[in-house]
Amino acid sequence: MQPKISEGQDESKVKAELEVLLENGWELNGEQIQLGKTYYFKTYTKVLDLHTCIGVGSKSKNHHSKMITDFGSLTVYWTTHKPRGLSAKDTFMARYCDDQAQLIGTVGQSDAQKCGPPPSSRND
Ligand SMILES: C[C@H](O)[C@H](O)[C@H]1CNC2=NC(N)=NC(=O)C2=N1
Repeated sequence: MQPKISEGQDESKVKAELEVLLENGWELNGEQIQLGKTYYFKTYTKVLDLHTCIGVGSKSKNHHSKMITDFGSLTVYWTTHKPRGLSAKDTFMARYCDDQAQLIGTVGQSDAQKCGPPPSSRND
């Protein structure tokens, strides 16, 4: 399936940028209309730092992501609502996220901040 590019975009440019992003851990959703990636961090503070960086960048570009904040990870989704599809703003912001995440310092999923073990089932 081909990614759905927003009307009025330079389709070959956006597709070329998407290809690079897809090689760098970004994934398209089922409708090929949204880009997503999860970043893992050693501390919750770093998760919140990236959340803030993305929020600040979004405000200045007037382009906003959906973000899911977890204890050791931040998942980011980009799409363009109007005209619906993927646009150069999405690819620009996805690259911005990668740059900021790298500066903050990501880790692999197995090294990310985790909750402790679940409570014991014993009653004592
Ligand atoms: C009116 C305002 O410029 C628009 O609603 C902007 C705001 N932020 C946005 N963010 C995203 N991700 N897609 C959009 O189409 C979009 N549109």
